[in-house]
Amino acid sequence: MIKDNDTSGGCSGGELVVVTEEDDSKLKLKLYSYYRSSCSWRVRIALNLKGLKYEYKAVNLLKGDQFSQEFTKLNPIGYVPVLTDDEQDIVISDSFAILLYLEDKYPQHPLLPQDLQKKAINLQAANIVSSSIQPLQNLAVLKYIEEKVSSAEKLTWVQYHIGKGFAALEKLLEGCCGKYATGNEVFLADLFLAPQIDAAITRFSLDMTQYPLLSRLHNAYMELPAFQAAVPERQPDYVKP
Ligand SMILES: N[C@@H](CCC(=O)N[C@@H](CS)C(=O)NCC(=O)O)C(=O)O
Repeated sequence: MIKDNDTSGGCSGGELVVVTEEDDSKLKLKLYSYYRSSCSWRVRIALNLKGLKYEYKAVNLLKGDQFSQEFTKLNPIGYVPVLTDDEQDIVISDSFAILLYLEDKYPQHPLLPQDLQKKAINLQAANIVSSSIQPLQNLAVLKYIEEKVSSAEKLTWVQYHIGKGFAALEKLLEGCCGKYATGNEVFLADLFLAPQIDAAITRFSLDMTQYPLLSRLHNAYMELPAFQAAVPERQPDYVKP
């Protein structure tokens, strides 16, 4: 079942904010998350960048917590992440909707640039990850392929679809990439890319030599405290594979 966990810290301006147990009871934002979920990971980065403290509610996808009555009341499709904001009595599921909500409510550290071309590229890159890569490697899809076809086919499938998306991202970002995806500041595209690139490397053994730009971004993200604090290993529900 969904477990209350120690609160993870938020981080702003590179400094980690440690949330004490006393603070927990007052936290207005709750994130239903699974440590390895790339969709939850995007939101964790945003919360950290914006310096927002939140309560971490662990949903164990491998145990099927996402199908429990308690959870499907929050998100009928049974996916993490879900964010609840007690201040407004609001429940939001879907990482994109959550990120846009956070952006509207907490303008500090904007996730979208003013420049219209860069803004469009951020949205396009985020959508390549969230619509054209992640749904094809979702737990339910991979389980289905493994059961109906084979484990070997599962890996071929996932590597093909991640590779196709990564090839497009390399081309899309070629002209505008700086230290990060669209220049020298972190924006929305980076929040989608960091977990996706990490999953490609650590979970799906993708040969990253074909994607030099994305490989460079991956190293850059790993130096940022807001990104470091969002990695699976730093979450309260992390389990060593
Ligand atoms: N479009 C949704 C997708 C959510 C999603 O696919 N979540 C995955 C984890 S990253 C999940 O909960 N999978 C559970 C399952 O497949 O049963 C979002 O961006 O939040």
